[in-house]
Amino acid sequence: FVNLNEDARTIKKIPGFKDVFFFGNSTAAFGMDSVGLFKLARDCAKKFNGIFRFYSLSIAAVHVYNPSDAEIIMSTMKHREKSIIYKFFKLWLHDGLLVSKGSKWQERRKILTSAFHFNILRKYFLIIEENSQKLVNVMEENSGKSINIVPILSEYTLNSISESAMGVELDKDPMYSEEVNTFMFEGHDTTAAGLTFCLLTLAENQDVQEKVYQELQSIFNGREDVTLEDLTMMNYLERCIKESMRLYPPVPFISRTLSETVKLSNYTVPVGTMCHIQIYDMHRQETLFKNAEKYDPDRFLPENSFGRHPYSYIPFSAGPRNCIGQKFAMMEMKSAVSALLKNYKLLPVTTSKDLEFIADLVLRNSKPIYLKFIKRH
Ligand code: HEM
Repeated sequence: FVNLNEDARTIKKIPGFKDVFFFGNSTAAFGMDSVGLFKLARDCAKKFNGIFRFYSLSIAAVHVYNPSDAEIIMSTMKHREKSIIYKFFKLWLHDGLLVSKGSKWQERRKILTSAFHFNILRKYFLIIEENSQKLVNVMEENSGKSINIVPILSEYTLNSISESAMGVELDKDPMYSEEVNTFMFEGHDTTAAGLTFCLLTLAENQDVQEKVYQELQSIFNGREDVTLEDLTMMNYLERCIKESMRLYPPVPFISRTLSETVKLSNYTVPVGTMCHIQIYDMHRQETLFKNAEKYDPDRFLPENSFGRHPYSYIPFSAGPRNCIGQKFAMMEMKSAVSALLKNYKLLPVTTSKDLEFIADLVLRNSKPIYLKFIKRH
């Protein structure tokens, strides 16, 4: 029990709220809805310094949001086991790559990695481009109106992923039909969230949006067809996508169970402890990103990224269990945003100040997100 055993006493040495007998720290969260829980985690991150513990009755979690601790946990094969947080998802994802472990994970990861090779991405690219054109048509029907972009982008990413790799090849083999659910889960909501916040930030920063438009003009110069090579030339757009995923990481945290006792920020954290890596808070640390709350795509210029700790920016996680679909996701986001921006000027309706997130595995706003798409001539 968290108040009585030695591991609990070790965990209690890590900074955290004052505990209340029997309830631990859970009184701090009493009566909160999921918006309140998201805010509570952010408040804790501000109050403490890169690490804090939170325990409720007999369950303790250590939260870390500094790159050195993240590296200790994520860079080795040792702590690759996901925490009980994902157990709930296991009901649906069974032993898919996201939640599987040991030799099963290793074997599947090797096979599935080849499904994302650049040459294979070429096949998916055509499907994605077709869906991006459909997306442009959907916006045409709504041009000039305030529209909730969340369900539209969600449908776009769901269609793209189900018609690509998953629909084409993997589901022919029953061995991989779990994997298909995993890919749909990891690849659809996450990419939709990435797109949502990329469009919101571009609508809000007209000067940046104009620079993306100019980049597209210089690549296409009136040409209609799009190739995979065109996407690789969209360097400024890529920086915009990276910057929106810094401020709004689609996966705000990941969780592991420690497979051996480690030292994190000079505190001992015992084997078996659940450890949350708070990507959202890490990306907003002033010590890692100057004027961290400010949207500035040029942070990702090579000269401005030089010397940055490799674990300070981890929207796709890092180490051996990083995101297997990250190239696919980048391709999809570039394809959709470039198709939209070539045809429309985006205007803000919902702004970053209106955002109010809920506690979830994927970053979600509690309310719809509205933007306006004005047809360009
Ligand atoms: C912007 C879009 C995406 C983001 C931000 C993202 C982020 C992540 C993160 C943070 C993880 C680590 C999760 C953890 O350790 O608990 C992960 C794992 C994973 N992602 Fe993605 N992802 C995206 C898109 C995709 C896509 C498009 C696919 C598939 C087509 C995909 C498939 C996976 C799989 C299978 C894993 C588990 C890998 C393993 O455990 O070995 N993701 N992703």
